[in-house]
Amino acid sequence: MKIIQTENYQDMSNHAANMILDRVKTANNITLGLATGGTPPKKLYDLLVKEYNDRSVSYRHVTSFNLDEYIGLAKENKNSYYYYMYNYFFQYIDIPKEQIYLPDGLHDNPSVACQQYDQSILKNGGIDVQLLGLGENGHIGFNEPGSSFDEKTHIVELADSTREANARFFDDITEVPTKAITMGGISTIMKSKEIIMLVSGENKKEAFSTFLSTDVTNHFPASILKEHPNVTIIVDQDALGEEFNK
Ligand SMILES: O=P(O)(O)OC[C@H]1O[C@](O)(CO)[C@@H](O)[C@@H]1O
Repeated sequence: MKIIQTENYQDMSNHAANMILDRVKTANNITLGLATGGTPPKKLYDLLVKEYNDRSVSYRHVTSFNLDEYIGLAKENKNSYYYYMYNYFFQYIDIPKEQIYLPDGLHDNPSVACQQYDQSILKNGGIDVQLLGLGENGHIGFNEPGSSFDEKTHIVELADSTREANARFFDDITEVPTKAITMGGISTIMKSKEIIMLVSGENKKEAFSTFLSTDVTNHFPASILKEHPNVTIIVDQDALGEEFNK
């Protein structure tokens, strides 16, 4: 596991963008696992779009799978991850529409949507580079504490703490969905060839310190990353606190 310390959110985003651009530019075909939330984007996606606008990268050979989606939010709802991804990223680049996958949170039968999502990931040969953010309670994707490490894409009941943390994006906490679909559980995420996890902000200090100190346990889902052979964690000074080394 490699840990890269950065000064701030901007530096962290630059670093992550450069890693992703390097992989995209050198591959003939590449499958990215993408994340939403406050940490990875929006700066990171801005940088990936900027590079496209500067004509130094094309995304025509990229296939993308998003980590998660709320159940019950319309695509045009600004809090759906579908809206988020199109609004910040997909609409500005040349990735073909048929190569974009997000879990279908509006499917009549969400369990079927989960199975179909796993089949699509399998058919694509898995994920090459998976981007992650670290949740305050240690979640990755929406794999909440207590989730089995063996689960595939599945429906989750969101933890109260996650709904509270994400309420900042909604007008009122009552509007935050109680359920979501999350990729992989952990098993799909762990099969990615490479994982990049971003950790930013003071509100992640405790989670990051727990991440460093804990043994692998499903009570802190991100801890499973310690068993992956190719993980880079990019953390900013606010999340690192006093342990930051200049
Ligand atoms: O960056 P945030 O908003 O704190 O969220 C951390 C992670 O939790 C999630 O929001 C859960 O979906 C991810 O999208 C994100 O990477």
